[in-house]
Amino acid sequence: MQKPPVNSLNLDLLVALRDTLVKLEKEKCKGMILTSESPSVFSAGLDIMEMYRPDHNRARKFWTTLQDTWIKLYSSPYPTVAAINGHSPAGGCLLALSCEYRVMVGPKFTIGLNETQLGIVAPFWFQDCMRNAIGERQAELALTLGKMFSVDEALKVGLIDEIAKDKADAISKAEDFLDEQSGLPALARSTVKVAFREATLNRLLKNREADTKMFLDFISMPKVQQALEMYMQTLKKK
Ligand SMILES: CCCC/C=C\CC(=O)SCCNC(=O)CCNC(=O)[C@H](O)C(C)(C)COP(=O)(O)OP(=O)(O)OC[C@H]1O[C@@H](n2cnc3c(N)ncnc32)[C@H](O)[C@@H]1OP(=O)(O)O
Repeated sequence: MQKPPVNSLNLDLLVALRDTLVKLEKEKCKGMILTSESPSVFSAGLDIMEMYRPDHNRARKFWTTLQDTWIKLYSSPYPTVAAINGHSPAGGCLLALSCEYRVMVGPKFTIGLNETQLGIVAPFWFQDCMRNAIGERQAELALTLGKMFSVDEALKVGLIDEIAKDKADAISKAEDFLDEQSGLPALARSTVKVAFREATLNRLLKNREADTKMFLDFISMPKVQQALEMYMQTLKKK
């Protein structure tokens, strides 16, 4: 991802990500490493400006493109690794969680689903991804708190799989993971992956319209708009 300054996921970046994932699958990609050009941010999550005083049609397109992107990434037949070389809150954490393996550069960055802290709610499929990675108990604690994990904490709880000392090391560790996968029969590998991910995927596939409506209703609430405005102001002041 290379959308300065913080790879916030706006409609354009989501379209680019989704189209890339579609292309990779068509071209029978053997493996993908998702990382960031930024030296300090993997992705700042959803672009708050897409949710603040939104145009209804654009907001719908934004959300359905996010769903498409997640579905493509989460269900990709090829192996995927996130080389998390910077902070990774909210939607950034979702992207990382949707890959099969996570290597994160330590020690100073943070990762987590922090939505609660912003006065918004991580959708059920974000929650499912966290639950699948760290288990029910830890996910409930993390989601209710909107906890951002340090790299050490993330490793301890199983949110990431390895710590790297810098981006080059993260890419090298990610390549080791892909090398290990490349020796396996591809169809058997992807069938097992789909079996593990099917229930989570189907939950969104069967409820896409309801999920979209929930998002649109939620961001139409004056209280939510107020919370987003205050959060944007805090970020700008900083
Ligand atoms: C029903 C709703 C469901 C919603 C589901 C998911 C929700 C989300 O994903 S919401 C997004 C949550 N993201 C965050 O809370 C992260 C916010 N950002 C940060 O904490 C920091 O920016 C970060 C640690 C990522 C990086 O810190 P710095 O390197 O110090 O950068 P700055 O904070 O100075 O930011 C630079 C610039 O970018 C703007 N910014 C940051 N994040 C976002 C964002 N998510 N969306 C839009 N814009 C963002 C920030 O305001 C600065 O702007 P300028 O002041 O104009 O330079």
